[in-house]
Amino acid sequence: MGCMLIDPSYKYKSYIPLQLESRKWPSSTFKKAPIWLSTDLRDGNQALANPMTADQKLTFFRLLVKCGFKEIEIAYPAASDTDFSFVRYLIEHNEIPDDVWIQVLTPAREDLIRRTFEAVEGAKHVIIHMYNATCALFREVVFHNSQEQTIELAARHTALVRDLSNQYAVSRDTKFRYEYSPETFSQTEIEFSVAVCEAVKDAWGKADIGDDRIIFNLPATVEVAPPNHYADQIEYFCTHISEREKVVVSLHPHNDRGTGIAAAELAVLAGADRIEGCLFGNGERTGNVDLVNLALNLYTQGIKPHLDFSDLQGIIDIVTQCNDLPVHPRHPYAGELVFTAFSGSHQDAIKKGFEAQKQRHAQNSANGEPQMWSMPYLPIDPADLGCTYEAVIRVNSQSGKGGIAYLVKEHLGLDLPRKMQIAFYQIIQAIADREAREMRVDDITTAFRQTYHFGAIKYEGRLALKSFNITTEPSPSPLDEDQDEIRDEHRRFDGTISVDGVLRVIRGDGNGPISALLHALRTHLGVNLTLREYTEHRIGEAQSAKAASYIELVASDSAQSWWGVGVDSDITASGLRAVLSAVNGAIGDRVLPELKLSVGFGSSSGPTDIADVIVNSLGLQLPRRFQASFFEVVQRAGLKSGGQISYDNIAQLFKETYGYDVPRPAFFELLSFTLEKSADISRRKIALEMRVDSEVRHVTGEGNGPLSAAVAALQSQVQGTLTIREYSEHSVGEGAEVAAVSFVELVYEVEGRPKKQAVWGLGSDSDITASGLKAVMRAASSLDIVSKSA
Ligand SMILES: CC(=O)SCCNC(=O)CCNC(=O)[C@H](O)C(C)(C)COP(=O)(O)OP(=O)(O)OC[C@H]1O[C@@H](n2cnc3c(N)ncnc32)[C@H](O)[C@@H]1OP(=O)(O)O
Ligand SMILES: CC(C)C(=O)C(=O)O
Repeated sequence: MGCMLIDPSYKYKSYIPLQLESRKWPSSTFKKAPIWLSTDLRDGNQALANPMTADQKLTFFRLLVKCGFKEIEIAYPAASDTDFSFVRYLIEHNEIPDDVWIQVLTPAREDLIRRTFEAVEGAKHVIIHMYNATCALFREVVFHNSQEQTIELAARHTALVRDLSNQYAVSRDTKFRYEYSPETFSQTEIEFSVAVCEAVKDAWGKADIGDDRIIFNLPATVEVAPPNHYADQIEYFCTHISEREKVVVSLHPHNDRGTGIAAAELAVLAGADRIEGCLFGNGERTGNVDLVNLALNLYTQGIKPHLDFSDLQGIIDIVTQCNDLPVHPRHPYAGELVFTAFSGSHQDAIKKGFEAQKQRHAQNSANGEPQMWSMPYLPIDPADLGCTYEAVIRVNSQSGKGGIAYLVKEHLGLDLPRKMQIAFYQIIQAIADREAREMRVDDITTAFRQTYHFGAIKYEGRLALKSFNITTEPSPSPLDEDQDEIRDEHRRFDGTISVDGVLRVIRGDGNGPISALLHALRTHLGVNLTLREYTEHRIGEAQSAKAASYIELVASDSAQSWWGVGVDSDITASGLRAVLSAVNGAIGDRVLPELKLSVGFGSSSGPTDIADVIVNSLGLQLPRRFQASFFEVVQRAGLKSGGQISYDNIAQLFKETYGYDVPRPAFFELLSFTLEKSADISRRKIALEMRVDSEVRHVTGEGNGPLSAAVAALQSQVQGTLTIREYSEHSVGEGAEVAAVSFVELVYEVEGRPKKQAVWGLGSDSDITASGLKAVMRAASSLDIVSKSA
């Protein structure tokens, strides 16, 4: 275990502040981007436990070129064969674009300088970068040199660099520039730093303006003082070095105190022209200054950085692979969490910010103005860096309604009303708390769909709208006879809804479609809810636009309320769906009363309601007169149950009455039939094998078609007259299961009876003729027949 000192002044010295009178940098502002030099392949690389392979260095170099770096320190060629060969490879394989300067580092040692020149032979644009440490500690401990000897070392080796560069420039047509680093600059006495550099400039002897400027790179080799001190040192250097116009003042900040970015920025304000650093701040110890961070800081101030980080994730992928170091999730601009807000108030502000910005941008665009970015908590548009907004808002137990509503809007297109946001937030909050984890977008959208039974069929609730018709009816009882002309109209809802998977027909009346549906649900299912709030908005544009409706229903006997949502291309349908969405929430698992129709005297239900029940339960479309006939049957049955009859009982009654789908013996039963040609080609002959009151008989008949021929055949068995009054048919089922269903109304007249009898029969068979014949037999069996003996 370590032991921190009670009084660290016994161990650590404070930095000696520079007495800089009337410093200018505090009131300077950024005007343009500095010259950037990436030293990822040198300072970054030398700091890695496993330096990059040649392949990795090549990949990295290409990435730097693609990002727009025009000055790249590619190696310390004298250090190793790997570095030397890499430089050779780039040159010999024409990897270096003409507008890019490669930079190579060498210490002030003759053998290593010579080796460095050998490495860059044949390159077009080279910056030779030589360094030696200048501070007292290094002079004394590492080099055992006085100030004069330090100056002499730097000047002598600079002269060597000058001679070699003159030589190589001529022989290999290379353009050389020279960079000198008084290593440990920020720990060196400032007057001495200037003195060394003056000596180096003299020894170089070729400093001029433009591309011929000498580069003085002033490193905070180890960051030992606050950034304002570094800025003071740079301002001092800039104002005291001679022939400033022939000098590029370059920065090389490290990050030991965690203020590398601040130091670089203040030093630029203090007059520096150039910055050396690494992507994402790789480098010795705590790293070199982070060039991505610096460039994007300028970008967010509206200053062109001349570096392109549009595909930031792609850049991160390459850099992390090459360096084998991760980018911290909270790293400025680049961390995977930096465009993410978990906390409620941040999410709320961002959601509001996006909405406000959308409107502002529309206004700007109409006025031909630039669309400025101004967003709470987001200093940069993530889209500029190739990030989507998806990750901007992430939800956990710290999140609020705004963030959740934002995600619902982004992913489902639904702009929830404020009160519904609160209601849904409580649901998500409960899940996040219970499961103690982040709620991903999928979790939220799924919870939304499940809660409001929204979207795909698998989320359908216990009640679901299948079809409906809204009609306008005059209001039944005007309040005031004199105001007849302003009498309100009301709406009638007639619809089919699925109730626990079974289709039901319900009807209700109200001032509008929604209250009519609520009335229907009250009447038929005992669901007693009233409307408290309703809002709607459009989703999408033009042809494909849909309406989204939000409804809050409140219980009649408590303060509890439920929200629902519905989306449909038809605005009425979207409102009705929203009602059922809320009703599903309200009924939960509660057992619903059996659906009943009122069929007694003066009841609201009629033949068409009964017919709807038969369509929905059995798939049979009864002809109108059949509907009326069956309605009488239903009414008779309803008398026994106080005028109420359940949907299930109606279907059962139908089956039993018409022998449909239930085995029931009939007086006449078809066993087989053959159709034959008649002598008269316009007519048909039929031979029937049939059971008449359990006796098999063979009879024939002739008619205009098979059915009339069958009636003629039957006629031979009965006294009186049988005629077909109405016939219709349709198919039921699908594919191999398809069958024909026939409906026949037979009329029977027999002497001695005052009234004709009319009955309906129903037959079904895979063969359409057989289905018609069976319908005839069924109808005939229901008649009070006077039969002839066999
Ligand atoms: C702050 C920085 O990042 S500076 C760059 C640092 N990067 C590197 O060092 C990586 C590459 N370096 C290397 O591979 C090796 O150090 C080499 C190949 C350059 C030299 O290796 P060696 O000859 O074995 O020497 P070594 O590494 O021990 O260097 C120390 C010697 O160089 C001297 N030295 C150190 N820096 C410099 C310099 N800038 N100029 C001249 N001499 C220097 C030291 O005084 C010492 O000399 P001494 O042997 O007479 O005492
Ligand atoms: C060689 C110099 C510039 C260096 O890398 C440093 O001081 O960090």
